[in-house]
Amino acid sequence: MEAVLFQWLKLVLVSVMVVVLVLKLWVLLWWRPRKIEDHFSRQGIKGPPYHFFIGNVKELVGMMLKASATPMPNSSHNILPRVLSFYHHWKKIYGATFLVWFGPTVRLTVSDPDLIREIFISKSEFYEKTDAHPLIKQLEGDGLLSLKGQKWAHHRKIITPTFHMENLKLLVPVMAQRVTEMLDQWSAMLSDSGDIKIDVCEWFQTLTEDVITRTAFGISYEEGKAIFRLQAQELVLAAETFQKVFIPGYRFLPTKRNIRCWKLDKEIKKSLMKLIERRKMKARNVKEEEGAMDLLGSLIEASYSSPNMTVHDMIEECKSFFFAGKETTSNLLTWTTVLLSMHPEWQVQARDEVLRVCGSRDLPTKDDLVKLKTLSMILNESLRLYPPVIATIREAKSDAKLGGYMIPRGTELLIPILAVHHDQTIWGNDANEFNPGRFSKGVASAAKHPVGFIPFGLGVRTCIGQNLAILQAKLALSIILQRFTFRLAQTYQHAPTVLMLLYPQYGAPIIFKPR
Ligand code: HEM
Repeated sequence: MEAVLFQWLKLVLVSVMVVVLVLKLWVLLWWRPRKIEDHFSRQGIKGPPYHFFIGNVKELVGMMLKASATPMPNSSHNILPRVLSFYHHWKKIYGATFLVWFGPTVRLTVSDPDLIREIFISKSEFYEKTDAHPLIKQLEGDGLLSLKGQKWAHHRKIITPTFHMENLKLLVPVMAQRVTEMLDQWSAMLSDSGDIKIDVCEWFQTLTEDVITRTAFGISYEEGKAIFRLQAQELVLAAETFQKVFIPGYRFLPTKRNIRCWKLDKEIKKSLMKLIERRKMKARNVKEEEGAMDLLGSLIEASYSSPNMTVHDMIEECKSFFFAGKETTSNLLTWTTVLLSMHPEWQVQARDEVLRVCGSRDLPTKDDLVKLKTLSMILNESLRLYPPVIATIREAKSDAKLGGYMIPRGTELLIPILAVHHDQTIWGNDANEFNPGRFSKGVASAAKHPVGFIPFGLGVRTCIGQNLAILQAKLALSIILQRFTFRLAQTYQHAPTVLMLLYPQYGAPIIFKPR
């Protein structure tokens, strides 16, 4: 009798649990989305209808695949329909501020510069960064990119001086040396016709990797390089997994790839730990006065006075900077080289300026770089048309008022940087044309709205590495312009696409000819 009762109770308990689970799923996957749709609809904000569980993913993927199936004409910079096809399509139907469902997660697209200013500046206390996808988190580390609150503020304060222009300028000679080494290699590979075809994506990646390693590790550069090599391998493995369908918990299964990832992660942490210990010993014995201050040095220094800067924190920051600093700058270099190949008249202007300021062979100095105004204009126009980071996301920490809209706590806001940069109401009728001249009177007066140009983000969480990126890009391009003329290879296909960052789908083959 007791056994029967026990069985019966068990059955009831299981049934209750199943009912609760089903109810929870129903709320999460059906009732809540409907409620959110209603809430925004009452305020005049619409969007493509939510579909159970998958949201708008099917349409999103379909549009993306269709858009990326064929390359664009080389002369066109109207890349929004190809790169952010869903935004381009639904904006025409629902207006610039609309709802889109990534599964059961809703995002409100916000491209009105007045609203963007509220999110990042005037009412930034209501919004914070979202938690990254677990795979991205593993790659980017738990550093400045993803930290929040007091810990973020503490780290940002410690790291900021490393990225001040005065400190970075000390790196110019060593950066210039790396660029010349790269160009010497190109010169040694010239074909019989006296030129060479280079896929600049790969070469620029190696170059920027070198610079970010020096900025992060300074005097421990060689040891740091070995660690970043391991991280690069980890990046490749994680990126492969990222391209597959996301199965929650899959990264914890002992698959061959996961085991390799774990091993790499362990090795990276162990090597960094050793490096930090050795560096601490060295710092006690040697006064490092000459040379630029590096990231690791600043973190170690801070750890002496603050128990809140642990070895774990230092490891995570190093990971974060390698992730944030490498491909962003190499993408900027790639797109600018492509643009100068497509627009030879600007290549000539930029070269004339470099030759006037630095001569035809002397390496540009830090003071020369400041004088290269045309090159600055070209880089800005490149960042406008082809921003390496095409969008960013924020989440409402509490119920908030944005413009006239009521935003419930937890709503994610998608800010499509690329769309803002191509908006004709902000940039005029020639928004999709390459015209560096629009920046001739500076960034502030180039657009009709001060928030129209945001390649490095906005507000307190603006990119900490922007000085380094611009310095490096200017230096590399000026030395390339001194030594080579260049044009697109016939095999180049204009196909900007996005996988985390904006990159050329089929690479960027360019023909370089020594001058
Ligand atoms: C052309 C090159 C680059 C572009 C376009 C770029 C773009 C951005 C953008 C848009 C953000 C803000 C993201 C957001 O608000 O959600 C950001 C943040 C950040 N970037 Fe960059 N970045 C570049 C280069 C670099 C470099 C070279 C480094 C490091 C050496 C770096 C390190 C960071 C870090 C650590 C953050 C987070 C800052 C914080 O939240 O306090 N970036 N970047």
